[in-house]
Amino acid sequence: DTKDGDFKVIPGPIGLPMLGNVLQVGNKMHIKFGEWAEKYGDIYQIFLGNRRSIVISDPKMMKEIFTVEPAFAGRAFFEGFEMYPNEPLGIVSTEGELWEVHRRFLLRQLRDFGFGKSTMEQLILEEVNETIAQLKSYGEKPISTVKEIFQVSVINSLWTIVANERFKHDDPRLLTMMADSFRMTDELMNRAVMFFVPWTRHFLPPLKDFEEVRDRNRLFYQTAVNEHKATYQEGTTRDFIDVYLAEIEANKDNPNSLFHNRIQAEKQLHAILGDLFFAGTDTSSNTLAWAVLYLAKNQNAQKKLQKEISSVTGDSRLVTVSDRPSMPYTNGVMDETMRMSSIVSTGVQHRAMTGKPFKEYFIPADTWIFPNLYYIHHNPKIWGDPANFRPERFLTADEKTYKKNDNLLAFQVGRRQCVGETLARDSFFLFLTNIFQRFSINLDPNVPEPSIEAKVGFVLSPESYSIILKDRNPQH
Ligand code: HEM
Repeated sequence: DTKDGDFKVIPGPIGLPMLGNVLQVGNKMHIKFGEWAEKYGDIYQIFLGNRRSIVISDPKMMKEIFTVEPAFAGRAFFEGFEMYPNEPLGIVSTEGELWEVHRRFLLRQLRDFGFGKSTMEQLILEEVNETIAQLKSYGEKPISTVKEIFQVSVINSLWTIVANERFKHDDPRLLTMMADSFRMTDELMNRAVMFFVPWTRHFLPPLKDFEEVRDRNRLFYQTAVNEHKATYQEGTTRDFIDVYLAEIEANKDNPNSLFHNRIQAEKQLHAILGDLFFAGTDTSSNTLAWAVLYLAKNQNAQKKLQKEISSVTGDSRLVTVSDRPSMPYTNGVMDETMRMSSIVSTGVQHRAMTGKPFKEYFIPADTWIFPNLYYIHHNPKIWGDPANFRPERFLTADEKTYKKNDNLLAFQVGRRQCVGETLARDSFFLFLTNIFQRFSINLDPNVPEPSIEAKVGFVLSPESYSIILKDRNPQH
């Protein structure tokens, strides 16, 4: 069923009728995708249910397919998972004009770096300080809730930028939201087959209170927007919600704008807030949790990181984003963490909106396109010793200069490349450096050493682990 003519057939494993290759994929998609890459090469084809999917396992080919052809920048839309039923809104799962306009708008806001009086960096640093104070409160007792602590920190630093509000660690709205999202992730992952083979949902046990959770979630965003409307003052923008409301105001006489119809525009805003939460929190908090685990296991790397932090700041002030260019080793630690963990392990798939040729192949309309990120980041032909945590691989031989490696593609690349990349990197940098400036981190010697084997969810996360902190700067 490949298009006739001069095009080559894309190789791939044979699947079953109706189910395609879904059962072969199993529950470690990133591992199976790697095994198939070894067998079928840099581009291969599988069927997830009856959905034709191609998997790209070469970094250059990946860059090409996601950059050159606009038709390959579509997105799979999962019916039943949208904030407003049957309406694709927001950025992550939209296509066409709605997607383009909002993507551009969000990018511009994030690039301008800051609303109103305080810059994003100051807002993130406030949260960094809160996190340090919280970690400090444990003294030298073991901490086994590292992931949960980072989760709240990251939610807060994002939510301050978006809604000018931070949550207390025991705020019931926050706890409900986190519990909802953990439970839904687990429930959905146990039914992953449902994403690919929609009819199987009729045979699986129903998702418990799925709709209730979705409504509660939507209400959370609606409430935030309504509170902003009630206190909105023209000319002052406190946060992202205000900036968006100002854009609605500015377009009230412009019927051609997507911001013109207030009711519709507010729904778009709710969906974008949901996207930012969904795309920005689990990713960032797990990246930080992986970094702490890797550095607790690799004391030598931790010492080198601390030495660099001390030499740049004298340990007498916080690390700020402007220090980053003079911290090559730290940049290496960040990249090495993202390479090894590869949390978005098989990327976020694109959809071919129309059928188009690609190299010597033809990609039919509605094909899903997956980047084989975990495989690329662990390919020994690219990295030599991928199983070792070695930040030096991102430095020049004299270890004095950071050297970007084009094979590290954690944020994907091209037309839909992560819009939060700069924010994610800056906030990762600020949390990582300031935590390790303050503390030395060791694994809890009284429990078995944690493995670096990932737990599979929407992202790859570390299994829970337990650490002990030592304050490096107790007089503060
Ligand atoms: C370490 C942290 C993060 C990682 C590894 C990550 C990774 C990714 C990846 C792989 C994609 C898919 C790109 C594509 O489809 O081509 C993506 C998309 C996206 N990310 Fe991130 N991300 C991170 C943090 C964030 C943050 C902090 C935000 C928000 C502030 C964010 C917002 C988004 C959005 C809105 C999209 C959808 C872009 C689109 O469809 O046009 N991400 N991210």
